[in-house]
Order: sequence, then structure tokens, then C-alpha cells
Amino acid sequence: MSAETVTLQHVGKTWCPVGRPSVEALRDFSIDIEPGEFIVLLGPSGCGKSTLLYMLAGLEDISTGTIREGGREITGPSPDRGLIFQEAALFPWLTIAQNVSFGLSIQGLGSKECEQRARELLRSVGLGGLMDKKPDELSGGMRQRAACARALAMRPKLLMMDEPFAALDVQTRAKMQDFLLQLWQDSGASIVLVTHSIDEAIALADRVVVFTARPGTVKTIVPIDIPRPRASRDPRVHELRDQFTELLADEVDRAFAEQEAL
Ligand SMILES: Nc1ncnc2c1ncn2[C@@H]1O[C@H](COP(=O)(O)OP(=O)(O)OP(=O)(O)O)[C@@H](O)[C@H]1O
Repeated sequence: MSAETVTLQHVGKTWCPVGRPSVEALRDFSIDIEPGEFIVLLGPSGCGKSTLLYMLAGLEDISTGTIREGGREITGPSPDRGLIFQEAALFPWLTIAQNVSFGLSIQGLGSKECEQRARELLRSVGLGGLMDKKPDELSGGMRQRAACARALAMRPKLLMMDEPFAALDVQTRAKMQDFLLQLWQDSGASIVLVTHSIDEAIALADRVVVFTARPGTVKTIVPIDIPRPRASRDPRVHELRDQFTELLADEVDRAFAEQEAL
């Protein structure tokens, strides 16, 4: 299944929690995500990055604007769109093979086919020898790989990842980034990944979308056309690091000032 263009036009979101003041999280957010593109969302805390992912996933209504995938409006969740969180959301009482095959069985695949596809995927993420372990028997990095396998089992056209490696140590994080790039290249899916790490954004992205402070909108979009793997000592990487640090500094100050005023 090949990825399709996802078009966000003038998207806005205001949260209206019962009994509490409403919060405008996003305003007038527009971007085209091209098929097979790797987009990274970078911005200060609270600027609406996770909110945007939930709406792309079809898990939350948008307040204004439209989101379309291949021309069709997104109005709810779909197996074409997978979401991975910071902590791998696996069922603790199932083995990782059962976790991966669970989603497939809901889609109506026979149990033999589910099991076979789950095992193939787990082998492809380097967990071939651990299929019958429960999630709490695995390390954080292994759990995240299992979560990737579970999301990929559905063959999504768009994979969304909300700070997927934030809880991992630096070395495991670097390995997971390499692993993700390989999976992305093999799958042909588009990826939208949220991170607070400038280095992670530079290592992974085709384009980095820098958000303003809340209400979040596109401050700027920076294409990165350095071939991967991108060495941290590459002068172009240094330049980008300085550019992103500068772009974010004002927005982080604004976000802090606003939070203090609350
Ligand atoms: N379910 C909700 N109900 C009410 N307000 C919400 C809800 N979810 C998020 N918000 C508010 O929307 C704003 C944006 O939140 P969001 O989590 O999308 O930001 P973020 O950029 O992902 O933040 P962080 O980088 O800290 O994870 C925040 O002010 C937050 O308090």
C-alpha cells in the first residue's frame, strides 16, 4: 500500500475541557506531507505537537480547517495511520508476538496468517529470539521496537511517533534512530515524528517543521538535504544545530512567559 499526500489546511484546535477555561492549542496550521516523506515536528513545550498528531490519527476532532489524505477528509482513526507513543503501549499480559498479531486479528486475518506475519515483523526488528517474552521482560528499547513492529503490522501509509525515544539512554536512542530510518526506507510509509531533540530532528528529517509557542502554528519549515547517515561533526549539521537553536529560543521564552502568567 503506497503512501498518499496528507494535506493540512488552516487547521486549528481549541480544547474545551468541562468546567475549565478553553485552550487554543493550534491556529491556522497548514502543510502538505508528501508520500514517503519523513517530517519532524519541533517546538516548545505545550505548542500543540501532540494535539496535531492526535488529529492526524483521527483520534480528536479539529476545530477549524481540514485534514485530507489522498484527497479524502480524515474523520476518524484508520489502520492506514499508526501512532506510537513515548512509552510503548503494549498489552502487559500478552507476549510480544501476541501483541503484534492482536491488531491483525481484529482486521479479520486468520490466526495462522497473523502469527506468521507477527513473527516475520519481529524478526525484522531484531526481536526474533524474544517473541514469547512479555513486555516487562524486555528493555525500553526492545519494547519500542516491538511497538514499531505492531504499528507496522497494519502496513500504515502514515506512521506518527510522539517522542518515541525520549525515555531511552543516549546510545540506545542513536541505535533506534538508525533502526527507524531502515524501517522507514523499507516500508515506504510517511512518518511524522515529534521530538524535543534538535540532534534527533537533524539526524532523521527530510523536513523539520518548527512551531511557534501556543497557539502553535508553522514558524518555518527547514528542508534537510544532507545524505544519511548524518555525522554530528559535519559542518552542515553544526550550522543546522545553530539555526534550530536560534529559531526555538524566542518561542521557548514566549512559552515560558505565558506559562508563568497563567
Ligand atoms: N485533552 C486536553 N484537554 C485540554 N487541554 C489539552 C488537552 N490536551 C492538550 N491540551 C492543552 O493543549 C496545549 C497543547 O498541548 P500538547 O500536548 O499538544 O503540546 P505539546 O507541544 O505536545 O507539548 P509537550 O512538548 O510538552 O509534550 C497545552 O496547553 C495543553 O495543556
